[in-house]
Amino acid sequence: MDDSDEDQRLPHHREPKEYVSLDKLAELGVLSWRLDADNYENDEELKKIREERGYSYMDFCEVCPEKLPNYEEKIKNFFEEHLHTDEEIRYCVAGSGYFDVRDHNDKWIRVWVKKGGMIVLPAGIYHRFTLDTDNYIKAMRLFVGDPIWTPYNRPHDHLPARKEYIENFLQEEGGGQAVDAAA
Ligand SMILES: CSCCC(=O)/C(O)=C/O
Ligand SMILES: [Fe+2]
Repeated sequence: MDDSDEDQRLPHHREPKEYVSLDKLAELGVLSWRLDADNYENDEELKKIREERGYSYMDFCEVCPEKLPNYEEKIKNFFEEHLHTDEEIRYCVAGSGYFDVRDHNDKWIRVWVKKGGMIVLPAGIYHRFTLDTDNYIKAMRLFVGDPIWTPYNRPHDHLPARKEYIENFLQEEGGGQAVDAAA
């Protein structure tokens, strides 16, 4: 993403544009699938993901003024940088939106999730969400067991989920420490 403070709903590409591969996202623990959103009720691929990853809970969240209670406040809160103590799993069945995640250098990567896109943000990753200029998303929310939606706004580095995230995804091999060889 660029560093501009312009409308959060704009794409915010860098100039020239830079793209991040799905492999790079996976290195940050961010997983994604492309699914058939017109068939989510009978989709065997979705069923398999849910079974393998234990996503027993499911509901829908529609983000638009007519459907989301306290819309303005929620939009503001979604865009505050935060983490969760569990995975955030969203499957876009209609509309679109941006999930921004921090990379290894603490820079934002903007992930545009459109109809059919499913994304998993790992526990402990700093992130935020905004609608794009189409102003609408309908997302399936999945969870392992009873859902906990609590956002912990940055900084919450002392939480075990954050420490585990750093250990699993941000630390280089060998703890990232330089080794001085002495003769
Ligand atoms: C598209 S679902 C709304 C965003 C959300 O639930 C969340 O937790 C963002 O971080
Ligand atoms: Fe979140």
